[in-house]
Amino acid sequence: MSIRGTHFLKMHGLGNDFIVIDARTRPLDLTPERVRALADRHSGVGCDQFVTIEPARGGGVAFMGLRNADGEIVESCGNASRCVGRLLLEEREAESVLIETLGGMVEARRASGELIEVDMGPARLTWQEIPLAGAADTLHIELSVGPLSDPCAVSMGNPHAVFFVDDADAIDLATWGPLIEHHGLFPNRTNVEAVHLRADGRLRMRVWERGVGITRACGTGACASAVAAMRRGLIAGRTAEVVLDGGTLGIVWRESDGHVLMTGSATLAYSGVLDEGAWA
Ligand SMILES: N[C@@H](CCC[C@H](N)C(=O)O)C(=O)O
Repeated sequence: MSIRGTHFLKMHGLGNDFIVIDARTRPLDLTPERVRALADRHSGVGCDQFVTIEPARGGGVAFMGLRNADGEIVESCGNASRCVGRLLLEEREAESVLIETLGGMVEARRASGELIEVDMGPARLTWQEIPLAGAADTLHIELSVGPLSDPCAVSMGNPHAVFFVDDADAIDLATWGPLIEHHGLFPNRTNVEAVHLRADGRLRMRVWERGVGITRACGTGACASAVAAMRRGLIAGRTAEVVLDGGTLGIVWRESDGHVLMTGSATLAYSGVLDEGAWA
């Protein structure tokens, strides 16, 4: 069935961009091929993730469906959570909304100015939760690929391997990222972060996203990197600012329940209609 005529929003969080479709009243016939065609930056609309707002399944105001540019369904996306959070907050004129995802429940709230805060739920730190292929200490994983070694693994609903390096900007992520993403240690593949602590106390992070490649920002990656830096004792306290290619995210790892709160922008770029195209 064609999805021609479907309205979409193009949104982004710090340049990590999304096609967002409200599928609450009209279910979409999505195949991996169709998502790949839409996500293609040459022949499609172009996006890092394809996001659907679907009817709630239990507990939230809506379910957020997430697919990477490669067409695979994924559990979590921090930047999309802020974008969909913004839409639902505006629609409901509410101060907070609960959004269901495969990775767990996310709560979005208005923060200062135009910013949106999302409670991404707890950081998951056991090897089974990442998941890893076998029992391992997630604080120091025995893995070395090129200049990247000794990562810390964190799940924010989706898997992250965080590598601390001297200079994140000097890492050739296009070469090493895919090798780590597909490493046998990660049965569900993994997102890959290269991180260093800047002189001003902020974390500098670059990302290779599972199912996408290098992106300008990754919200769950920023959460995972902050948690990893706190676990390693690189940062004192439980708050961090993470500097990505597309801007900065504020992260709090709450002591009382282990939830990770992330604050940042949620930008509406334009709206459109899916007309003629390879996806139709
Ligand atoms: N860009 C996202 C993460 C999207 C999913 C990720 N590529 C995965 O496969 O887990 C974010 O902002 O968190």
